[in-house]
Amino acid sequence: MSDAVPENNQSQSGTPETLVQAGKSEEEQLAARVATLRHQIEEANYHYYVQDNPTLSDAEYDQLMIELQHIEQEHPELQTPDSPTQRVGAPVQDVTQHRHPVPMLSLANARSEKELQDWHRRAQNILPNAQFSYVCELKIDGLAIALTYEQGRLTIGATRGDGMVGENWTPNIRTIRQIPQRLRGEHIPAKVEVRGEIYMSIASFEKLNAEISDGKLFANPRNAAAGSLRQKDSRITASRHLDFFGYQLGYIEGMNVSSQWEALQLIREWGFPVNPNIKQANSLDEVIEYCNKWEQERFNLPYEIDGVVIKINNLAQQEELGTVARDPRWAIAFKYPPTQVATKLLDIRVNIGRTGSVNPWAMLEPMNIRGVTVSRAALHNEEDIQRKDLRIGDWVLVQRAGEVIPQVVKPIEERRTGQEEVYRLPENCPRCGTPIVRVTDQAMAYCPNPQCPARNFESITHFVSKGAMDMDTIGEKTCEQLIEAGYIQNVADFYTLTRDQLLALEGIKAKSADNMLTAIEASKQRALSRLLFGLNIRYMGEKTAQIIAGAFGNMDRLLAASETEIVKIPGIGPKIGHSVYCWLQEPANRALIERLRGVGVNMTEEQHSISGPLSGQSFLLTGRLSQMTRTAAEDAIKGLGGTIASGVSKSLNHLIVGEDAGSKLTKAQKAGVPIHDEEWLIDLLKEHVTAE
Ligand SMILES: NC(=O)c1ccc[n+]([C@@H]2O[C@H](COP(=O)([O-])OP(=O)(O)OC[C@H]3O[C@@H](n4cnc5c(N)ncnc54)[C@H](O)[C@@H]3O)[C@@H](O)[C@H]2O)c1
Ligand SMILES: [Zn+2]
Repeated sequence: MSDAVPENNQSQSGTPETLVQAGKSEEEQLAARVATLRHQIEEANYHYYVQDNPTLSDAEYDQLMIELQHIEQEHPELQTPDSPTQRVGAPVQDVTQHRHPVPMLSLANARSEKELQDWHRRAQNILPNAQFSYVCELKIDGLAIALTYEQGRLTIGATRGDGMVGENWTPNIRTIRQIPQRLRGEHIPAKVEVRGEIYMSIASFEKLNAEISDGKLFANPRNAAAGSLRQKDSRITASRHLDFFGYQLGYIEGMNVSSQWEALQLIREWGFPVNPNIKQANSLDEVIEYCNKWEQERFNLPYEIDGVVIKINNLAQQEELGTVARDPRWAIAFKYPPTQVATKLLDIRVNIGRTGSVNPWAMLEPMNIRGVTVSRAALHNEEDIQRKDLRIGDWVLVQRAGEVIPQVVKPIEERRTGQEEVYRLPENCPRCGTPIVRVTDQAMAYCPNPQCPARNFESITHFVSKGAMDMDTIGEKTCEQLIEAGYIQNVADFYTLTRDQLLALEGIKAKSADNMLTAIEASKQRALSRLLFGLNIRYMGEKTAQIIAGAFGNMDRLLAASETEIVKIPGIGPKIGHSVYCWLQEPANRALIERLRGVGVNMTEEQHSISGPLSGQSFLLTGRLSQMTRTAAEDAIKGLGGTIASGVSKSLNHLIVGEDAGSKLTKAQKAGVPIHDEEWLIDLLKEHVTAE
């Protein structure tokens, strides 16, 4: 080892373990590291591209690739033509091969603005006098395919394979409805290869995974799409709801195309879906703006994207720029931080919910997903754990996409050591010891003890919460103290609390005691729907409560209703209807209602047809608002005469979009409903409230 090499140089090219091996020269150690990396990457490629069942998270895979590329760059003598850095994917297995007349390349990645600028600078250095314009496209997370059309007819559909040779899956590809068998329009070339992405929507992916019973779940929509295409029986492919976006011409004969933008228009004319969010950009700043915009908005899309692809628009310039190794110089993928990360499942614990439901959750080795440290994830129920075959000690893939609460996607079975433990839900409530009851047809388990302290605490804090009775000055801590002191055993006890009792609690001064009493008093005026939601009836969500309260108008009519009458209400299914009916028949619950009535709690749903400045206008809110709760916003709208719609339709007047908005946004965009942000709503409310 040469003395001239500074010590800290070592950490760049290898892990400490590989370098402490005594008796090996630095070159030998580096060569060994390269061999290890290549082996690990080949293995990962095989599982990812051939088995459609990744054993590494994309972040881990990318890390290995970056390290290998880095070493090869610094040490050209270690480069080999068969290194995974020089090709894409994995070699073709059984099916018929298709040699691509024009290789299907990979894309270099940029993960920051600076890397985008570097890419642009490199291109500019090669073509110093060129003026670039760009096409920005979403990087759909599916699999690339090449479709050959001769005289307008589809003759071959092939996957990318290793970039040079792909798999011929024509019969299966023909089952995808969005791929035309014959090109449409007036300009049909003699021969053309259209490239694009086969993908699976998030909804189809979730549905597919939910239907899988033998445990082998797909890790993500991309793997599900690849697995669904590569089926021996094309009827299976046909049943999987694959979608397609066309995005490129591999080659074209007998026609001149001069830009990527023109190519996209042609692809659309020929009858392929082209992603509607493509954009032409005339400067790198516009490109960066597009990347930033979609970093957040991607979670509103009905399919997954993992970045943006930026292509230099002019095809003559593309040709001049050429390629380096497996990447074209004229395109780059701007990649977003991964939403899936691998980590260890340390334990599974359970919470008891407000209706007694036993809710398992995953305790994870903390890791970072999209800038947030994650150490817990929700697990729906025992059946879900069994279906995914999650075992304590497993390496698992964890995902945080649009939703706030991370999810455990699946275990990485290949990393099992045999020490993992199969999980069983506890037989007894971990808090009160009561035997847990399972409701067979719902996969749910409950602690049936109405006195269960865990359940009681959850139900009491829920009763006072914003969406329910909204006693805004009473927090969880106060609830805990009140229960501890024995002042609150059930929710009706709030209404007989005295000032002296509150003052007896630690840390509660006269002023806050008065504020609490005012909040309790004010809560008596809440609408019936809020009360019903607050009462912790199984399956009674906020919307359900509004529907039921709206249908019956007051508590007496609801109490007198038969189960059939409840189930008959539009929007109320038999499961909810049954649960509500049974709850209302319980003598203890009837007594609770009578106590609440006795202290003056409102038992009617006030009519929503208040006339006001917003009369005749319908609103719908989606996503998280930052300055007020959704309920408060809805109340304010209703107070001004507006109505809250139950879903998106063409007749909806306004959709208000908060953070992490979901499918409603996409639906509204499709239906052409005006979309506004929270600021707009606040301005609207202010305008009318102050005008009165
Ligand atoms: N987890 C694993 O074990 C594992 C293994 C192998 C690869 N990977 C992942 O796959 C990535 C590399 O995959 P890759 O080589 O398929 O992709 P890439 O990053 O090289 O990008 C090229 C691909 O982007 C897709 N694409 C989507 N929209 C496009 C558009 N508008 N224009 C052009 N291309 C578009 C196409 O499928 C194309 O083949 C790695 O970075 C890694 O994250 C993971
Ligand atoms: Zn219990």
